[in-house]
Amino acid sequence: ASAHHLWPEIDRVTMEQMHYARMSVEDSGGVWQLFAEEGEMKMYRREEEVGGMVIDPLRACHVVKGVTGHEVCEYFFNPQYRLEWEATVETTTVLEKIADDILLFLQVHKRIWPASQRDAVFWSHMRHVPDDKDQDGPPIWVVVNNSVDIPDLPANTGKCVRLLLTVCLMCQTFIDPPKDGAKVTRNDLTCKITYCSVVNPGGWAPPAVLRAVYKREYPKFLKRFTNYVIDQCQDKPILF
Ligand SMILES: O=S(=O)(CCO)c1ccc(-c2ccc(C3CCCC3)c([C@@H]3C[C@@H]3c3ccccn3)c2)cc1
Repeated sequence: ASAHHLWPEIDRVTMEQMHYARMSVEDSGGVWQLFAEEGEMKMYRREEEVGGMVIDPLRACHVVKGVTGHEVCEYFFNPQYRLEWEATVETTTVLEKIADDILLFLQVHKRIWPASQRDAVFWSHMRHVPDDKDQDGPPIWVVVNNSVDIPDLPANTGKCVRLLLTVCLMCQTFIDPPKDGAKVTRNDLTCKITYCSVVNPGGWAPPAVLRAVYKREYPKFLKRFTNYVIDQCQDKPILF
């Protein structure tokens, strides 16, 4: 992957997003506005506009029992599962396999009334790093999706408005050691998920309309995705 012309950007943005996601776990006060809460899932946003366009940064924190961060990131990254959990995506295409853990996607989202249909071109990178808070514990797994401009697919030529996104799904895994050296089972697993996203919708849409769409779609999205992973993993061996 290091030979690919996008590698320097992919490496830099991935580390920046991981740092941002980890920092945001701490700063739960201040600027973030809690806008949705369902059980363990808490969703925050900041209201920001650029050129009259809503680009509210979003941060979601969720705690899921019975899966590892590696499993959550695998089901998020791997295109073969995408359409099974992504309800707002019409088509997803891998344009280029940059490496085993770096894919270039073209994704067409379903039209969400009253906004016009969107598409997105982005690289997706899955990576794990040691958890510096627990060196000999499970690593932190992350998937970063970041829009990229590719000449072969110019924006806004077809029916879709090209949206810009930077997304980071970061997962920390905690294992409650079972008594007297028994085997670790899924009951001993807890995964702490931090999902950060900044989406520029590309074309103008009424701020109140966009915020209503996000308020409705993001909680559904994260709940559907995490329930899908729990369901897929429950009768499979643990992937640490
Ligand atoms: O985490 S990902 O990388 C997963 C890869 O599939 C990702 C998540 C969400 C989006 C997204 C970006 C913009 C919009 C809007 C903007 C104006 C009209 C469509 C939507 C519509 C709102 C609905 C939506 C929101 C949240 C989750 C899913 N659907 C979704 C893109 C990628």
